Amino acid sequence: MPKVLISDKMDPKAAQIFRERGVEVDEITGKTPEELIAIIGEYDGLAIRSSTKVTKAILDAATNLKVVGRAGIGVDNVDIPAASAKGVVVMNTPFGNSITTAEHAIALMFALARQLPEANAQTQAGTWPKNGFMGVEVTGKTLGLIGAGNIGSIVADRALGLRMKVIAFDPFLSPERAVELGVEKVELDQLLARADFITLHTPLTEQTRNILSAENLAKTKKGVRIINCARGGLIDEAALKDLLDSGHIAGAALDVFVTEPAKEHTLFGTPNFVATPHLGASTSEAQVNVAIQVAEQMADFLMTGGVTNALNSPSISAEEAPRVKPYMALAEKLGSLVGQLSTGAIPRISIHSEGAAAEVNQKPIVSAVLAGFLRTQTDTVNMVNAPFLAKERGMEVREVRTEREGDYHTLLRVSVKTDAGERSVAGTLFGNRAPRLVELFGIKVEADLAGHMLYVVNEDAPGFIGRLGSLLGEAGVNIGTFHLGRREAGGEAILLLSVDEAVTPDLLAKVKALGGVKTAMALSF
Ligand SMILES: NC(=O)c1ccc[n+]([C@@H]2O[C@H](COP(=O)([O-])OP(=O)(O)OC[C@H]3O[C@@H](n4cnc5c(N)ncnc54)[C@H](O)[C@@H]3O)[C@@H](O)[C@H]2O)c1
Ligand SMILES: O=C(O)[C@H](O)COP(=O)(O)O
Repeated sequence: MPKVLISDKMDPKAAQIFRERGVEVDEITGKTPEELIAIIGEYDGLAIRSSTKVTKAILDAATNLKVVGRAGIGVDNVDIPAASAKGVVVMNTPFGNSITTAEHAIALMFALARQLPEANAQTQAGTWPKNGFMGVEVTGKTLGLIGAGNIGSIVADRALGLRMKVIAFDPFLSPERAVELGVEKVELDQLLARADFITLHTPLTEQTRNILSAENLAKTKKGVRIINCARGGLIDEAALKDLLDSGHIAGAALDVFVTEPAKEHTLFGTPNFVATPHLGASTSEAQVNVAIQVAEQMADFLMTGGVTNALNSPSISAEEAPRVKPYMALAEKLGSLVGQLSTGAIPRISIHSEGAAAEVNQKPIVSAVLAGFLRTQTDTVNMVNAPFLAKERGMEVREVRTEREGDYHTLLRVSVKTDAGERSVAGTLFGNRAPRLVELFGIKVEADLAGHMLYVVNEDAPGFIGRLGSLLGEAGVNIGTFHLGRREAGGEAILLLSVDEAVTPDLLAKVKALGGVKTAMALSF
């Protein structure tokens, strides 16, 4: 009988469903990482919320683990590349807590508009501060949404009901979808200049990290009020404190922090600052929804092999699996590569199968490319919803098959249309099994796309590789593999390095500062 550990506080419905479905279950919450490492080897499944950090160390100790189920949306507490490398499926429940979280954002907006927490504290302290709390109406004010996905669009709907004007910055929001939502799609600078309230609803990615940086916060309208119910790390917390102190920002409400649990913080005690302890998803309705959903999905997977809402594994029939699965792994890596290397809206993505690749079922291949691509923008994509999400983002998806072989016996090429023109990457399967990148933006390379990687475009000149190697060595970053490609001697060169640890933002800045570097990016697969 498979055995599951529930390691974060979860509605009792989850345990009940596991038992009803023939899965043994233990509920042990509040364990330290070391304690979890000591017991995780016994379990086939791990059901979590945001408190348990599923690190590589835990996955390495999880010798029987087959599935991690996140009762909620954000999976930034799970090392997905490490889980994928170990063949552990990671699932989430993309919609179960969206309404609840949107309502929390609206609640915090009112808390700021009317200074409810402080007014409550002073009233109950016996001061009857009737003249101390002049609020503002939200009616007629402009709400700036950063991120208009599931939660952002529910917030927009509620705000429109409150007679607010809603503007949204989301590079992946199609004009049609913006009209459907009743919001005005704007650039970030416009949003910063115009919004009376700003609310964040994006995942934490390399593009969104620090999106409200000191520089961007300084561009906001004087008197703005800011709400973050998405992820810590989207706002520069120190700059927020300075601008609250100076009075430029009239109020800020955070449900999420860079470091959680946030038991001490420079923002605590700042006037017009409201904090909640990551309560966005904490209603009985949402917790019942996500508990039922995660337990059903995990039990399905453990008992029948059915895969739903998997972030790193496709749905596929048992007969075609052996032939198609290696192509799906290649497709997902190529999609993820172009996604990580692209910025802005992508109106078209083309998937070209050549040689043996043209003979297998294209549907899972196309879905895998789209899932890999979109995962760089949203946590909620999976093999099932990737084509739908691509359509919603206004992306045209083209499929081309050429049964004739080219240079390779089998080849997949993924091309995207960008402002700078068509850009493409291509890969093959070595031994019909092992995914390998063979071309990147017109330059021949040969690389595994796995784990943490560093991508550098530089001017091909003597001594560069040595300088880069020394810089990584001084930072204690070990290079696993090293791949080099160039158009011509002395021209533009591409370096792809696999490294044992993630490249930190500090180290990346140092790489970018090396002479001759045109672009440097940290990638992960
Ligand atoms: N506080 C909580 O308890 C709580 C609860 C649920 C979800 N969340 C978090 O809220 C976030 C949003 O959840 P969701 O379900 O709406 O996700 P979603 O994937 O449906 O929407 C995210 C949106 O962000 C947009 N986006 C991506 N990159 C962007 C960028 N650079 N600039 C602007 N927009 C960008 C995407 O296009 C997408 O529309 C997630 O991080 C999730 O983990 C927090
Ligand atoms: O991403 C989510 O679903 C939320 O952050 C909720 O987190 P929680 O399950 O820990 O409340």
